[in-house]
Amino acid sequence: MMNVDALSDHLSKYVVDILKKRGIERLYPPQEEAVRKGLFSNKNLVVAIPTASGKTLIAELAMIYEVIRGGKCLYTVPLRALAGEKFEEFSKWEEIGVKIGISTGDYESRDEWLGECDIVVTTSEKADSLLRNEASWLRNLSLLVVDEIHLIDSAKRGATLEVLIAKLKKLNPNLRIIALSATIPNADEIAEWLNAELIKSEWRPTPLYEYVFYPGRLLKFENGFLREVKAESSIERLIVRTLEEGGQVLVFESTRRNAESYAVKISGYTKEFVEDNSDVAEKVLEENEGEMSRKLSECVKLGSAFHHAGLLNSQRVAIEKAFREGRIKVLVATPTLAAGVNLPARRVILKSYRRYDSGAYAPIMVSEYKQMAGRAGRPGLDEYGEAIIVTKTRDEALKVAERYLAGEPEKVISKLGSETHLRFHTLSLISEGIASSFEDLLDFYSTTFFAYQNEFTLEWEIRRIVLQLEKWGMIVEYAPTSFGKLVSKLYIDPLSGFIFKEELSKFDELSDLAMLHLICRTPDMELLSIRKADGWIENELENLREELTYYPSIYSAEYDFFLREFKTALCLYDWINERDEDIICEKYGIAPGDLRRIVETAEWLMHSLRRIAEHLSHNLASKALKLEMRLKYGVKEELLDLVKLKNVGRKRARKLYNAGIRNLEDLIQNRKIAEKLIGSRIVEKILS
Ligand SMILES: Nc1ncnc2c1ncn2[C@@H]1O[C@H](COP(=O)(O)OP(=O)(O)OP(=O)(O)O)[C@@H](O)[C@H]1O
Repeated sequence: MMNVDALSDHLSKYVVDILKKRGIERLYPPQEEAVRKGLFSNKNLVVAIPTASGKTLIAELAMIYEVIRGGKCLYTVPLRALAGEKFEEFSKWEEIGVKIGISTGDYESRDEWLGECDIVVTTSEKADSLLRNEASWLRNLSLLVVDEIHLIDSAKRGATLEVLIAKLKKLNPNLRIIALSATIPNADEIAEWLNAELIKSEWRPTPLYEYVFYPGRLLKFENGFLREVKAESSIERLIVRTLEEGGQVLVFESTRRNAESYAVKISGYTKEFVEDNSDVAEKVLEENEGEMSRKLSECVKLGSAFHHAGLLNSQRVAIEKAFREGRIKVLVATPTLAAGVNLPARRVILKSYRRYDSGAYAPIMVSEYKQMAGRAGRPGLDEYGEAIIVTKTRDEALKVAERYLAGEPEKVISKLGSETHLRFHTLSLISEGIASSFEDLLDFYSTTFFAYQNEFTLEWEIRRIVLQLEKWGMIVEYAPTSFGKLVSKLYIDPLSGFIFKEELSKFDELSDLAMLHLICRTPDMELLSIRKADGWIENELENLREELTYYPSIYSAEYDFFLREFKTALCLYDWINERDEDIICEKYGIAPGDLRRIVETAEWLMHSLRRIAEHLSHNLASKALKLEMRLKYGVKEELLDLVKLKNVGRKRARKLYNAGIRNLEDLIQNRKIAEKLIGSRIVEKILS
C-alpha cells in the first residue's frame, strides 16, 4: 500500500505530518486507486466502497488539495448529526490554516460569514436553502463533495440532493464533484451521470463475516456454498461471549418499543462488564426526566442503551460518545440509526430484519442490511466484524440467508419525478432566475440523475406544475411574483404557501388553535398518528369545534387525516400553554425527541405563516409572531418578555412571573427575590 510520504508533492509535508499524527502511514487500496485515477487533478470521482474503508479521507485529501490551490469546498451530508461529526473531523486541518465552517441552522439564514471559509460542511437541504437566499459564496465553489450520494434513492431527501448538484454545476460550470457512496450495484450510473472516474471496491480494513442465526446454529456462505455451524442456544449467550472477549454489540430492532425492552433485558447481562456509568446516566436525565429518559438512564447504569428518533439530541450524543468509549457494551437501535452516525461494533445483530413502514411491517431492503452490517468491526480495534441476522427456524434462516447474505443491494433510483418534489424545486428554479422559460426548465431537469435514468422527459408534469404555480399567484410568465419568491425563500412546499394564503384571504380573525391547526394542514408538518388510546380526541373535538375553521364530516375520506392534524394541533396547543413536557409525551404517546422535532417544525411553519401574513399586510401577522415565539419557548403570551432573556426557559419564567417579576426591569428591581427563585448564578448570567 502506498506510503503517505508520496502525497507530499501534491499536498505538502505539513499535511503528511498531520496524517501521520492520526496514525495514517499507508493509503488503503481504494485510496491508492483514487490517487491513481486523478484524486489530485480536476477529475470528478465517485467512490463506492464499504463503510469505514476510508471514503472520507479521500474527500479530505481532495479538499486540502483544492484549498492549497486557492479553491473553496462544500461538503454536503444528509443529516445534521453527520454534519456535526464531519465538522469535528475536519477541524484538525485548521492547524495548517484551513478555515472550516458549518451551516445547518434554520432554513432562512444567509450565513454570509461562511464566505471566508475554505471548507463548509452542510446538509443538502441547508445548501439548497442558502442558494434560495442568494448566499453569494455558493457561486464560487471549486469542489463539491457529496457524502452518502446513494441517498439520492431516499423518497424524502433524494430529490433535493439531485437538484442541488445540478444547480451548483450550473452556477459553477467548472465545479469539480467527488461523490462518496455505499457499495451500490449502479455506482457506474452515478459515475456516468457525473462524468466521473469510478472507484468501486469491496475492500475493508476489518474483514466482515455475515451469518444468519437460528437457535443452536449459524448459517454462512463460504465460497458460494451455504454452511451451517454449531452456535449458542440463544442470542443473549452469543452477546455475552462477545462481551467476554472485550467486544461490543450493536443490536437493531424493528420498533422503538422493542428496542427499549431489549435494552432493558440485555442490561441484565451487561451489568457484570460495566464500570461506573453514573455520569452518563445523569447526563441523559439533564434535559428531561420523563419515563423514557429514566428507563434509558437505568439501562446506561448497567451498560446497555437504546437509540431511536425519540431521544433528545443531547441524549443521543451522550449515548454515542459512551458507546465509542466502550462504556456502553450493547446499544439497541432502530433502523433509523443505520443511515446516521458511525458507531462500529465487533458484532452487529439484527434481532429483526423487518421495519415498520407507513403502517406495515416489511422486510428491510438489502442495502439497509448492508448499511447496518457494515458497522461490524471497529477499524484498528477488532480483527474482524460479524453481522448476524436472527431468525426462529431453519427454513426462515435459509430464506433470509438467500436474500441478505447472497443478495445484491437494490439499485439507486431517482425519486425526483414526484409532483411534490417537482413543485418544490420548479418554484425555486424560477425564483432563483435559473429558469425563465419552459425550455430552461426542461434543460435544467435534463441534467438531473432522473433524466439520466429515464428516457421520457418530465415535460407533461412540468407544464401542469407551471400552471398550478401561476394559479397560486407564485409566478407570472416564468418570473417569480414577490409572493412566489417569499415562499421559495421560506423553504416550504408551495402548496403550504397556497394553503396559508387561501386561509388568510377567508378569515380576518383565527383562534390560537385554528392557527396551529392551519400549520398542521400543510404537507410540511409531521403529524402524530392516532393510537387505540386516543378515543378522547373526538370528545375534545366536540368541545373545541367552534374554534376551528375547517372540520370535515366524519364520513368523508379525509376525516382520519383530519384527526391526525387535530391531534398534532392539540399537542402544540398544550405545549404553548405550558403543559409539562412529560405529561404531553404521556398524553400523546410520543417521546421527548418527537416533541422537540414537532415543535421545531411548527415554529418554522408559524414563522412562514407570519411572513406570508406580513406580505399580505394581514392583521394576523402580529398574532402569528406571538405564536411563533410561544412555540419556540412553550409559554403563554404573558411570559414572552421573560423568555427572551438568556438562560430563562419556560420553567424559570413561570416562577419569576408568579412572583410578580414580569420583565427585565422587574428582575433588576427585585434581584433578591429572583435570586431566591432561580439562583444568583443564573441571575448573574442574565444580567451580564
Ligand atoms: N489509510 C488509512 N490508514 C489508517 N487509518 C485510516 C486510513 N484511512 C482512514 N483511516 C481511519 O479509518 C477511519 C474510517 O475512515 P473514514 O471515515 O475515511 O472511512 P469512511 O469510509 O468515510 O467511514 P464512514 O463510511 O463511516 O464515514 C477513520 O478513523 C480514519 O481516520
